[in-house]
Amino acid sequence: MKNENRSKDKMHLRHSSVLRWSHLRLKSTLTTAYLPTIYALSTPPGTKSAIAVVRISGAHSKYIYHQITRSRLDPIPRKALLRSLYEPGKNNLLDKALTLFFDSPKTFTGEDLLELHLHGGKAVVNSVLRSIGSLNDRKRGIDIRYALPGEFSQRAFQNGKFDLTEIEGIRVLIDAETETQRRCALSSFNGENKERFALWRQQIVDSIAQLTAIIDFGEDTEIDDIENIFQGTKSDMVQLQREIRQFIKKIDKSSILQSGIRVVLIGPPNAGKSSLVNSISNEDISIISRKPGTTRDAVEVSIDVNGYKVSICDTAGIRSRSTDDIELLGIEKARKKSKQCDLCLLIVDPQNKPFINEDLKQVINTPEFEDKEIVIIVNKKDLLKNDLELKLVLDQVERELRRKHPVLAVSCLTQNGIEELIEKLTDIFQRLSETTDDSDPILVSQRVREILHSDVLYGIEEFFEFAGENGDVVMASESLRHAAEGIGKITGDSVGIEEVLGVVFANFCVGK
Ligand SMILES: Nc1nc2c(ncn2[C@@H]2O[C@H](COP(=O)(O)OP(=O)(O)OP(=O)(O)O)[C@@H](O)[C@H]2O)c(=O)[nH]1
Repeated sequence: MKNENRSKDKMHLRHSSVLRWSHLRLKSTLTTAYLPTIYALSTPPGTKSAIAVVRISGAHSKYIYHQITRSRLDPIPRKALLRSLYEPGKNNLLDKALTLFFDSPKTFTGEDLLELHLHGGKAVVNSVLRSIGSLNDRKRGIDIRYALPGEFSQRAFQNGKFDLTEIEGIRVLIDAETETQRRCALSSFNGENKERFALWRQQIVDSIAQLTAIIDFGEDTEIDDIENIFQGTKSDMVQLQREIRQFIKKIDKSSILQSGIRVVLIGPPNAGKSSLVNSISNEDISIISRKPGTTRDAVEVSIDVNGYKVSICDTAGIRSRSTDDIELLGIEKARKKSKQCDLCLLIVDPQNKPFINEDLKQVINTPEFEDKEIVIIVNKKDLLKNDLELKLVLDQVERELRRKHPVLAVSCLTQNGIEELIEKLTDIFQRLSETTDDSDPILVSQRVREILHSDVLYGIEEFFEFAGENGDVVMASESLRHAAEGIGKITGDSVGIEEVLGVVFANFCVGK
């Protein structure tokens, strides 16, 4: 009898364990069928353009189509149809537009979706938006309203079309200004991250299942077997912890692509720093003058260098002899800026010896420069008589710096060597961001990064504490549950997901 009860207890425990974990495998089953039909202008508002696209999503999309086109026939799904659009109930022609209807569920939002490709004039767009809004009639159960920022994407998420990492990827893709930022978005947008997170979660859930077996069958299990199971889960989690840490390292490296690689130009007055900023950016950003000490303050601009977002900073020429207070302040700022940069370009004037003056040597010999990328650029190559003279200058510069940094020669006047310099910079940018031709950078939101630290890694670390000698199986598996739920928060598969939706969709524009 006693045995029978124990066996029943175990059955109950096992059943409750299964229930506890089953939600980890559940996908979002939310449906948006009960929500109002939404509409919005999906192309930029307030500007004149050839085409403007109004997007409509929800159960009343077809109704809107009928009312606004006066057509009794249903739209043919996925077929572009040219239709006249009228103000509902009036004879007022608004526009002739291309209409595209997608029927649920194979649409971006999962709902019926209608697109109106209008002529992109403000008055046309406003009249069509007003007409759609006028069809709202709650008393008759026709609930239509203008969409909130990111609401189309939110519906897509709620209907299981995308997970949160993919949705965040879409936002980054829209915001991408440079080629590498576009590549960054792909890891999330094309579902690579989603697969990675799903795999991690499965590994954790498998380990929890193993530990649950110990809890459920503990008394019937040999001590050796328990030890083996514990060891197995521990080594799986060691491996996973390593993988997650590497992933975080990579996203930290990739984040430089979003914020911009900080490049600072330093050098003696008149060496050609401002000229080089203009040559690299191909724009007239900095003032160039024969007069030494022209640049007195640090001038910082954001530019695109070969697909990389770069924040380039021109600084005051570094010399200690100046008596000008403003120039001295500028020199101090140049020193500070150079300490904060990712890459320092030291510009040398071949007409002035020593090429690297003591003030500059002092700057680059500070501890902050120890691991910094530094490139020495000998400018005004055009003033050197021949290759031999150039070689002598390059050798001398290398000697002065004890061959510690790469040296390149350019001429901002003739643009000779600028292309090679940009190639060299691109190599360094690749290294700094760990981007290569076969390895795309990874971008995840700050939200994801924080959850990886505070929930996933934290849960795994806590697991190791409880799984130590005389391990506490219940607490160890509880810690892993915390880690698995963290991944659920990242992808949106978790219970209590409402709290994160606001964070994810808040930065979207209307119409997305
Ligand atoms: N011959 C030649 N002259 C150059 C070259 N690059 C710049 N210069 C000239 O050098 C002078 C100084 O150039 P800037 O770009 O203002 O130099 P800078 O280092 O920013 O000067 P400061 O603001 O005084 O620190 C100007 O007269 C430029 O036209 C070059 O490659 N060849």
